[in-house]
Amino acid sequence: MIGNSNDDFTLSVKDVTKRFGRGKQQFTAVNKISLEATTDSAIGVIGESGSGKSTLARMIVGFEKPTEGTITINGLPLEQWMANPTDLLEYRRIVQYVAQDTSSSFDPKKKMGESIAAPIRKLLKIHDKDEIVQRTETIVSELGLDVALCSRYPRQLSGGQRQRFALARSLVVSPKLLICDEVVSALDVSVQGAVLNLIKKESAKRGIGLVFISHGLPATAFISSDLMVMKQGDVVEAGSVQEVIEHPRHEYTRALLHAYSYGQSSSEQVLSEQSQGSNPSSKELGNELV
Ligand SMILES: Nc1ncnc2c1ncn2[C@@H]1O[C@H](COP(=O)(O)OP(=O)(O)OP(=O)(O)O)[C@@H](O)[C@H]1O
Repeated sequence: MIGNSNDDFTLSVKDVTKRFGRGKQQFTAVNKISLEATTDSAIGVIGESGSGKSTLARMIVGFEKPTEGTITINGLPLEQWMANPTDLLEYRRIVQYVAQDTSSSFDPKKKMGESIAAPIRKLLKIHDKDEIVQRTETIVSELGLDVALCSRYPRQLSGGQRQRFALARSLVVSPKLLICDEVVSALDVSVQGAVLNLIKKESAKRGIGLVFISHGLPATAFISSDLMVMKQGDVVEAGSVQEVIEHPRHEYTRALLHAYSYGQSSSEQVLSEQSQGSNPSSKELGNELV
């Protein structure tokens, strides 16, 4: 097996480009993007629809191959992790991806408990039935779900409950990096804040790095310590949340901030929500934020 994923984790994305199509139809979805993430990172990726956010995420998890550039984890190229089944499984364990559409990410024929148990068996290689049940029930209750919901099918849950199960399924394998791709966009506003608080609290508590992709600036600023702003495949702005919000250099970032001004200076508003929310036990994120 390559690497030792129990050591510190570093993801390095260097000058990564993705082009789709051929000839005259070819276009660049992601253009020479670089980023570095560790278990301490909380990187927010924000940008309009079609700016390349999901393509970037899909390359990091290995669902798309970069046209150019390199992705390494703990110094080893992603292709090397993908080259044999054992390393691939380990990569799937340490880098977890939660997407927006939870209705299609669960097998409709499997009860929720079985969907949580599957990665325990496959990625943690635990086969003892009692231990699987115990781990499943622990993570499910830690994420604020009633254990009884484990015997329901995906269609029998609300969107918010399914999203929590999706997080449970990712967290149960103790990943090093969690990539959340528009995980709250499809949820009713009444549960968005709760799910955001959960992601922030659980990733900090468990020492999991976060890449949080969203259209929503306040939610992304709340979750993240650094921000990357994407537009048409390019990163037009990057830095700490405070830098980007207080000194937006690109017109697009300024327009985003302007859109979220609710009565006071937009940068003050976003930053105060971020700092208040940085300790969810003292101040939980309001549901109206996203
Ligand atoms: N497999 C593919 N084949 C061809 N084009 C693709 C493919 N995947 C994505 N694209 C295109 O690449 C561009 C970037 O898409 P991507 O899904 O990464 O954007 P996004 O910023 O995540 O958008 P959204 O916020 O709407 O999810 C879009 O123009 C999209 O149509």
